[in-house]
Amino acid sequence: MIELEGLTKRWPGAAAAAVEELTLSVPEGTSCALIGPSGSGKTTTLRMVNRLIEPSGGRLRIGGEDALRLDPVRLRRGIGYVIQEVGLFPHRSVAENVATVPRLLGWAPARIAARVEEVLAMAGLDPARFAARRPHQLSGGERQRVGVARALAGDPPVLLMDEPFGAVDPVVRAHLQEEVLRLLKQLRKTVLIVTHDLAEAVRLGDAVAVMRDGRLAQHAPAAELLARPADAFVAGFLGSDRALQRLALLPAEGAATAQAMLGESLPGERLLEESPMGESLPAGASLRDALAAMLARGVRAVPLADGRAATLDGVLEAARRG
Ligand SMILES: Nc1ncnc2c1ncn2[C@@H]1O[C@H](COP(=O)(O)OP(=O)(O)OP(=O)(O)O)[C@@H](O)[C@H]1O
Repeated sequence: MIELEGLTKRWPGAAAAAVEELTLSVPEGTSCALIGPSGSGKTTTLRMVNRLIEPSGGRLRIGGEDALRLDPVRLRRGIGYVIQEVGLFPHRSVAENVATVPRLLGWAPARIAARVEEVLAMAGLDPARFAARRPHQLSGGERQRVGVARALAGDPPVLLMDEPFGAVDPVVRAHLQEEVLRLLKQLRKTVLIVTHDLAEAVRLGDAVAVMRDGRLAQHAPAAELLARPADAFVAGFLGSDRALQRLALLPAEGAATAQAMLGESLPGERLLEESPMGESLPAGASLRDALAAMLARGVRAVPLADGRAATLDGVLEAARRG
């Protein structure tokens, strides 16, 4: 659990506080994505949590403990930190980079070696192939994975991520997001993540906090934020993409019609084997997946895993219902 209470940062000489009286909790085992315009205080907030930036006022509790009273260096050993530039030591191997925190924690060498293998595998890197490499011998996506492995190595309950996938291309990015999300849920980490990307915030954040001028404009579960922005600022910030992002959170079954009914409602759209509708969507597909498949296939209905079919009208109707 991360609890910020009235947390404030005033830079010397600045006319306004960079972060003003911010109160925000991230419950144990959940994630919260911080979004907002450039300069709204996202990174400052994140870096106050591991005290790379010292707050000017307010309270901070991590796992129920007063984090402002702890020694900052000790505090940081218990918090994983993943940043866009990754910040790997260039002259050390992947294994040495990942071992940084366990070594600082004074673990025995055998335990460190086993942990390095374990977290590299968790992050999707085969230890036999990657452990001995140097950072410059990795792709951008692989470096990002090493960053995640390093942050997890000391098994911290809390993880801070600042644009963790900002440096990788969109395809690798989507894949990495999915994997890391699954991993963090499985490990029940408490995560605060800063991102510029609304789709990433919605995908990775159980809750999303929108910042404006150092304050919280809205803090809500992603689906609620997209359905009901608190004010014109939040609606404007979320933009016209909002409706599409929301479809990603709703199950494709919401748009389903029995395939037998399709003949009447959609003349010309035939069924499965001989049909132009193509393959069934996988179980767990969203309305957005259904819509994307319809667009890609040029059809107005796609089969679902349960034997029914999602229709274009059904998508519109489900989106209206929310
Ligand atoms: N070291 C510093 N000294 C003085 N002012 C700073 C310092 N770091 C940040 N600021 C100011 O604090 C405010 C918030 O900055 P911050 O980096 O938290 O914003 P952000 O929302 O993360 O922005 P971006 O999306 O552009 O990264 C800005 O006005 C910035 O200029």
